[in-house]
Amino acid sequence: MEIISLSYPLNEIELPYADKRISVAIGHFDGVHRGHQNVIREAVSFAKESNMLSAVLTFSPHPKEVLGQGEHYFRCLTPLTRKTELFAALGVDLVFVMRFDLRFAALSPEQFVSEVLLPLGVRHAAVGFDFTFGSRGMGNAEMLRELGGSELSVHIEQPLIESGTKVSSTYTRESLESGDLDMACKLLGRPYDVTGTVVHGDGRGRTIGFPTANLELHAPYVAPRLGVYAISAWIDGAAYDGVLNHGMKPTFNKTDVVPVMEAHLFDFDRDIYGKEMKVQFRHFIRPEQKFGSIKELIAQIAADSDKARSLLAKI
Ligand SMILES: Cc1cc2nc3c(=O)[nH]c(=O)nc-3n(C[C@H](O)[C@H](O)[C@H](O)COP(=O)(O)O)c2cc1C
Ligand SMILES: Nc1ncnc2c1ncn2[C@@H]1O[C@H](COP(=O)(O)OP(=O)(O)O)[C@@H](O)[C@H]1O
Repeated sequence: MEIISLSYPLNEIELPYADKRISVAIGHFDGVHRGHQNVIREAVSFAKESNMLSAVLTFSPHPKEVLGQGEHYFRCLTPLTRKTELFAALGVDLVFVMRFDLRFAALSPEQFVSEVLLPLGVRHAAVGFDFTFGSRGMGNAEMLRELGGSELSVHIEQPLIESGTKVSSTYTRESLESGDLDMACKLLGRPYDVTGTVVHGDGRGRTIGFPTANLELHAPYVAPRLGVYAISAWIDGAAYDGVLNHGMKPTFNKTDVVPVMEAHLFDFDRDIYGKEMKVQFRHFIRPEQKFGSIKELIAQIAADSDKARSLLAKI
């Protein structure tokens, strides 16, 4: 899979595949949830059937971030690097990453089709039912179909419903934030994961018998509910099980109030400061608590670890 960065107006150097016919899935695809996956799969299977190249056209940064429509969107489920891994797993040939700036945002729906999609070589587009495009979101999926005419066929993916609710990035964010990890995993079609670098904490973990790798996250991820989780973690390609606290360590009355993710890995004893670690959230165990003594905290962490081990062994 090749990743191609684009900006508007397109220049020829950016268009190595303009002489090919491309079937593209268009969207921001934060989370690459099951609804997004359906859109992308349609573009990939259409490409196969029609001897086209398959592609995803996505935008960076998030349009709402550039247009200042809500801080909510600064937090992501999947940063671009994670999205591209997921696109590759769906069999996509090319990823176009369109720089979303004010100039691009000002394009009319007509210009988006005639100055971006058609010059790129796009002959088929798959979009979600609620896709909007062009200046102030004036264009929608039906309009894309009309504007494409005979040059561009358009597939409109209907909403996917899970437990009576539409699968969406917003529903996934809300499920994570409220601690409904099982629902978030159902919507994503996989466990939620974050990646960061292991950094120094207060150096207390080891002294209480539970060293914890503190994560400095690589992106402003959606924050799962504060509390304790059973996790799987990857370091240098090797997988480990463990338990993670996402919280403020109220037992120690710390003044810095930024929640931290810290993982204690089972059957593991290595210095991993500075390493990249990916964490997959597998089960929510309990909310964070303020303990009256360190002894009580230690007993609870031991119980959390036993619980995590048994939950993880079940799968
Ligand atoms: C499984 C687990 C559960 C935890 N639960 C709590 C908790 O409920 N309340 C709390 O104040 N700290 C909790 N902690 C955080 C510990 O206080 C923290 O790991 C310890 O202070 C070491 O911090 P350090 O790595 O910065 O040295 C938990 C840690 C782990 C690994
Ligand atoms: N089982 C383990 N789980 C997590 N980290 C471990 C483990 N064994 C050793 N370590 C190392 O110990 C460090 C955590 O020790 P800790 O005393 O909690 O210090 P800090 O406060 O700097 O995180 C980790 O960053 C890692 O390098």
